[in-house]
Amino acid sequence: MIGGERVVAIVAAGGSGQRAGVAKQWLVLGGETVLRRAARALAASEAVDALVAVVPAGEEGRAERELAGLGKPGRVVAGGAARADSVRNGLAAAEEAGVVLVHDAARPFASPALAGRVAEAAARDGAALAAVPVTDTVKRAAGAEPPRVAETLDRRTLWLAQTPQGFRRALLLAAYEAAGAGASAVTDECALVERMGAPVTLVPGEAGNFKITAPEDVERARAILEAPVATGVGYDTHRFAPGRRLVLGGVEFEGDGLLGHSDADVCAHAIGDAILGAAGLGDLGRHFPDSDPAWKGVSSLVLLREIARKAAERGWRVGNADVTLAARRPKIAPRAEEMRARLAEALGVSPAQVNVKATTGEGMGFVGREEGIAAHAIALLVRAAR
Ligand SMILES: Nc1ccn([C@@H]2O[C@H](COP(=O)(O)OP(=O)(O)OP(=O)(O)O)[C@@H](O)[C@H]2O)c(=O)n1
Ligand SMILES: C[C@](O)(CO)[C@H](O)COP(=O)(O)O
Repeated sequence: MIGGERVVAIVAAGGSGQRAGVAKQWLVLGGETVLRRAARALAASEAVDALVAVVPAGEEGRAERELAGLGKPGRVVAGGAARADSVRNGLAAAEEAGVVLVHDAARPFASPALAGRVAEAAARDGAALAAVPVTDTVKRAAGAEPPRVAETLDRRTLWLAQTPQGFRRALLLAAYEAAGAGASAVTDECALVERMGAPVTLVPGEAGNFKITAPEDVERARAILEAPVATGVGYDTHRFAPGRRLVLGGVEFEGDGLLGHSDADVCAHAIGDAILGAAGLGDLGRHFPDSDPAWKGVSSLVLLREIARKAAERGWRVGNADVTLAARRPKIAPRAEEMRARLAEALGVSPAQVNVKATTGEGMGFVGREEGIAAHAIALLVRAAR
């Protein structure tokens, strides 16, 4: 609320992320969607009374869940083909507002204080936007291939427009009305107000308030919001089964094998579970259920390869993995180097990043009674540079 007038923040989240290659508003970064993070910053501003999120038609339910628990009432409406169409729908829904703030869902780093400053300037002056002065020298280009410099612009007059942009609601409605069908072509709402000749106040924006536009922006946001490393633990046991092959760490040993749907490589399974855990991807049973014939008798190195691929899809590479086998038999130490090499190859890392060791169980428990083998593993994942 500013000067007795209600302030509604419209979060434009109706895009499809063509340039980023992903619908940015639904990206989960640091455990939260980009949409929720952007909306949370607005909701945290004392000036903001309510939120209206504009999302692609059909995704309203999902957005309602994202707005829950932000401490301010939230509504969701369907967007349009162009950004300005989406904002127009949001504006129509913000009926009670004296002042509206329009903010890109794709700008999840704006601060609540910035939203407050823009809202105040908009309430006072009619229209305002967050913007940062240009610090690089700016050239205007002409020609296509290769483009050539036509002139150097005076950067002292140039500002980069951000959001939030704030408006007295009646002014923005009038600007849409005046622009008619041409409104869809503008890339920000201030342009509509400018066309009417109405003043727009520049409010110093924030360098960190960048818009996630291209894939490298997604990575920049991920690097800010997500921890650079993650750890996971894995534990597995398999019972001896005479007549089966004994495979540990991808290496075949003499003696009784282990019971299992795959090759029952308890060592590879523990490492796989540790990696899945670190990547927040659940466990081995979820990805390779023993009800699925595809995994019957499969080499667990195949599973490890697949697990490393799934972790990489989430932006992780394996930093290192360490496994301890609890086994009265066979003797692990003489083959440990071979096991490291096989496991490392499956994970796509150097053998130096994998460690294999063993203990006999000192005659205690199921290991000591030679009923089976247990494996304990830990894995460190490192955020991959992409
Ligand atoms: N029809 C549209 C298009 C865009 N937006 C929103 O406007 C903001 C800024 O737009 P942009 O970065 O261009 O997002 P996208 O349209 O998703 O990306 P692209 O242009 O690359 O497809 C985003 O939060 C986006 O969701 C919207 O509400 N409705
Ligand atoms: C509104 C905006 O974020 C201000 O910089 C920008 O104009 C949106 O443009 P886009 O082409 O829709 O990304």
